[in-house]
Amino acid sequence: MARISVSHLAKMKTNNQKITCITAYDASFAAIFDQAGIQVLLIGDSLGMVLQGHESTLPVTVDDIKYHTTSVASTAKQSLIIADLPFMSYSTPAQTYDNAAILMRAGANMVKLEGGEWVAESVKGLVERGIPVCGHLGLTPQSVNVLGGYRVQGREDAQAEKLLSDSLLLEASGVQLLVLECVPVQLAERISKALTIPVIGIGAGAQTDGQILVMHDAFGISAGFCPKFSKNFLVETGDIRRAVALYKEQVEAGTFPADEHSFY
Ligand SMILES: Nc1nc(=O)c2c([nH]1)NC[C@@H]1CN(c3ccc(C(=O)N[C@@H](CCC(=O)O)C(=O)O)cc3)CN21
Ligand SMILES: CC(C)C(=O)C(=O)O
Ligand SMILES: [Mg+2]
Repeated sequence: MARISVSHLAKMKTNNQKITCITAYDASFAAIFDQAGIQVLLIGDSLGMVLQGHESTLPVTVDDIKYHTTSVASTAKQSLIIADLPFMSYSTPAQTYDNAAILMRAGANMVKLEGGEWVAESVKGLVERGIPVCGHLGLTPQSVNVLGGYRVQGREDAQAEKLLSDSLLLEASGVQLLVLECVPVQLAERISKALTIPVIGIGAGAQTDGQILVMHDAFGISAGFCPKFSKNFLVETGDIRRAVALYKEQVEAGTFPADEHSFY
């Protein structure tokens, strides 16, 4: 079977089929997620927290993401592979192209970067050069020191309008997928409806076009914190493969995330 393409994901949105995504960092879990039919695997810079034990994602390097992308790509044959560009690896367009090229050569099919207006030029340049891009708005963890903590974003009207206009600008700049993190359900629904491209939520309610979770949260094994929006799918299943299948089933049915995992 051929690898899932961005156009397949766009078609899923048109057909009202929910997209299931999860982070992956190694060959063994990537094989399980791939076999389970998870559409998108993200080598997230969350690895700085869940693998390396840092307090934030800021210490993660391009080399770290490259290493884990190689591992995931070795077994993921069907899922679309997205690699996070880490903190300060896309400060200028030229730096962005160089680092995105490293991750694409390691086996990524798409790169993800955080931010709105300020990344628009780099997004356009990447797409022109043949590199598909996923945007990331709302709670952008690489900006935790500016945001003042891991907090819900877009609760005030002005902030909500800025998130909507940044989303539209990213789409116009060529982004083919957008992650929305920690925003109120109603705003996430509004943005998902305003965009043609699929919107993938995390802590953004059930009305987005798909969901993503950090794999450690889906199995309840994250050291330190467990965000309110996450769910331990091992509790009801007791088995990794069945937990992954249940996550996908509940995303497709629209039963995950429930109200208790969402912000209003
Ligand atoms: N294990 C893990 N899961 C994640 O989802 C995740 C990471 N790590 N590391 C990178 C970022 C950081 N993320 C985070 C971290 C903390 C919260 C958090 O504590 N959120 C509060 C919301 C507080 C509010 O109401 O404003 C929560 O209760 O969930 C959310 C996202 C998301 N990402
Ligand atoms: C939580 C997801 C969206 C992410 O960016 C990561 O895992 O780094
Ligand atoms: Mg990330």
